[in-house]
Amino acid sequence: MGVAVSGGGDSMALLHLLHDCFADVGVTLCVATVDHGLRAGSHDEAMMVAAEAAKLGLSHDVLEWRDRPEGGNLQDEARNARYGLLTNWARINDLSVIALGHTADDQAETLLMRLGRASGVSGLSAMPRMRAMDGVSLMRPLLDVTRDQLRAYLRKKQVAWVDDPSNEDTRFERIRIRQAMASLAPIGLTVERLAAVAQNLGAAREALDWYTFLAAREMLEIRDGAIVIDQREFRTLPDEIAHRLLVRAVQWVGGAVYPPRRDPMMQAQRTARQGGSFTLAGCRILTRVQKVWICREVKRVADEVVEPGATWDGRWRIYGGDIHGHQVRALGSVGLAQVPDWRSTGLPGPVLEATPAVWQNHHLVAAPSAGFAQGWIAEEVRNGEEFFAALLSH
Ligand SMILES: Nc1ncnc2c1ncn2[C@@H]1O[C@H](COP(=O)(O)OP(=O)(O)OP(=O)(O)O)[C@@H](O)[C@H]1O
Repeated sequence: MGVAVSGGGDSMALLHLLHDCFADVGVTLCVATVDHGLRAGSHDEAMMVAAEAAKLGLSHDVLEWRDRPEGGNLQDEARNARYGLLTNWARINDLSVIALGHTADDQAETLLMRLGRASGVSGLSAMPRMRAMDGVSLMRPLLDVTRDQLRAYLRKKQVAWVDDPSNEDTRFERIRIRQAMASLAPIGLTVERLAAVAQNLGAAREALDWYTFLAAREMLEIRDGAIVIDQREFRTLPDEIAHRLLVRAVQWVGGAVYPPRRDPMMQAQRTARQGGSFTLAGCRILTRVQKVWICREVKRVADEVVEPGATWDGRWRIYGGDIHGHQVRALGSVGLAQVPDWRSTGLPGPVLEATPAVWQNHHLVAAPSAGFAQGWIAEEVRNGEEFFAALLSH
């Protein structure tokens, strides 16, 4: 099992607790510290963890962040890089699990920060105890334990740790929240209770995910890169389930990592219910004969050109004919106008316009989704089942 140890109190306690639990039962712990190189003392902290691991007879690796970006949100970048380095390290070392030292305090602080952003159930929910990332399981065994309890444990064991100086820096929202929590505890808003609320909301989120999944199974199908929903059934859904279903559909079709903002999503939901057309996050939402279609926005794929056989727009592969002198591009309105029979496919024009076609310069050679295959096959790279499975994971 991998253990991610920064040298702070939480992860130093994690290291010792896991060692206490596993030393005699044949589980080997491998320790890693990410050196982000952002502070003068970061290398020494990594060495301190290395020394502690050595005392326990455990291997230790320092993972250095080398490709630091110039601008952007450094904290976010550092976090993404950290997870990338850690999961990569785990894969190389054949570790299927990495333990992380997130605590009840982290849960409580996140809950308060999200309250300040008027988040919904998902945002207010606790972090999962286990989640998969890039083929590795991230495990957080300390989510019910407070930072104070962990520090008391370390003091008792006479283990030193490093206090990150940024923990005093009130430019960070998390630090301001942490400080405010001292005045919330006397009125009953303790770390434990706030963490319990996050846990309760996590259970509510799971229930909502489950009903979103059932609704999707009932009323949604995937056709030629687009998602089709039965509009009458969609109208019967509670707002929250309808919202979740549409968010996931838009993310699936448009490929966005983060969900679109709430306001455009509300507009998308109104369009899906009442009819019309709306564009967001690389997708177009349109309604036709009691169906809601969520398809790729043709403008977003207009410049995408690949050779036959290569992946087009991250989701399609066209093959079967002579690749020489042929290109794969979106069918577009120009291509669609050259396919007389496209209506017999039952797919709306804007859906077909965003599907791939084979071209020889300006001459349309084939458009398999539009019923003009000419021996070419257009295959979706992603399996539709992944869409349904993703509804149950967050
Ligand atoms: N530099 C690091 N090297 C190794 N592990 C780290 C490092 N920083 C954090 N971790 C791991 O991540 C856990 C959480 O740390 P922290 O709360 O500082 O991260 P965070 O940026 O808030 O992450 P998240 O966004 O996942 O909450 C630590 O207890 C530790 O297990």
